[in-house]
Amino acid sequence: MTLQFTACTYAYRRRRRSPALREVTYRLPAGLTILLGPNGAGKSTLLKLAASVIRPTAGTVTCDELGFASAPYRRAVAWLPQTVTPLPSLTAREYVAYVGWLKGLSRADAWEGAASALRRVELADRAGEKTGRLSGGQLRRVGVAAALVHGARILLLDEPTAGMDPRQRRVFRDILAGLRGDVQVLMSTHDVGDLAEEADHVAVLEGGRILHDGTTASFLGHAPPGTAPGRTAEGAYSALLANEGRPSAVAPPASGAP
Ligand SMILES: Nc1ncnc2c1ncn2[C@@H]1O[C@H](COP(=O)(O)OP(=O)(O)OP(=O)(O)O)[C@@H](O)[C@H]1O
Repeated sequence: MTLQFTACTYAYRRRRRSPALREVTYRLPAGLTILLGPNGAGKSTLLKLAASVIRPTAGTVTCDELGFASAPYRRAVAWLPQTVTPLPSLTAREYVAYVGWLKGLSRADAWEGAASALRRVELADRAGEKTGRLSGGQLRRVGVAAALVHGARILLLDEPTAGMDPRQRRVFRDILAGLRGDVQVLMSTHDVGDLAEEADHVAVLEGGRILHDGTTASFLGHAPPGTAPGRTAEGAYSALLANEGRPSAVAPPASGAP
């Protein structure tokens, strides 16, 4: 599917003069794309727009021919917000099935879909656990299962690995790897070091604008010479932010210059 932002601006109500996103034109590529940027860069805003939770102040967000925020659009695009709120009295399977039902699945399909989605996030053994008793990391995986239950083609994940321990991160990355080919994933994170290397593409937002949009290799190519092995992603990210606004940093080499 083609998720496309065109000259998209979004300003929160009390901050009309300082838009959170500024004329962003961006097309989500296939595979896993990591969305990086400092605090307040506009990552969550971009994800919420893609999920059609909010509408652009100017410009458009489109997903193929589906009407923005229509039921088919919301089925195609699933969003995992930064905080997954448990429904403490529901088990993980009931929670996921409930979300599937809200998205239009029949009760039977939602129930079956929930079991299969929980298997995909390696939580089949916790399906009967009340969501109020799950850890933060497990709850996020339940959130991913809920996002997958209705067959979404695009998954929007807002800092899903924040606060996870290294083992949970590993499990989560394996889950994402397992989704390859099935769904397009756009995932925001502050975890530059270990995630950028597994992504197909990297987009960097700063001040509501796209600073970088390209393959992971092209992103890593921004790392300064001499960057320590294992620190390439961090080096590339820092260099991009430090060079922002300097034309020489992004302009192609001059050709034919005297
Ligand atoms: N509900 C809101 N009302 C007013 N301003 C908001 C609201 N939500 C976000 N903002 C502002 O919009 C800008 C972008 O915020 P956003 O949450 O999209 O950034 P972010 O890149 O996701 O940040 P973080 O990494 O801290 O989660 C920030 O300046 C923020 O203060």
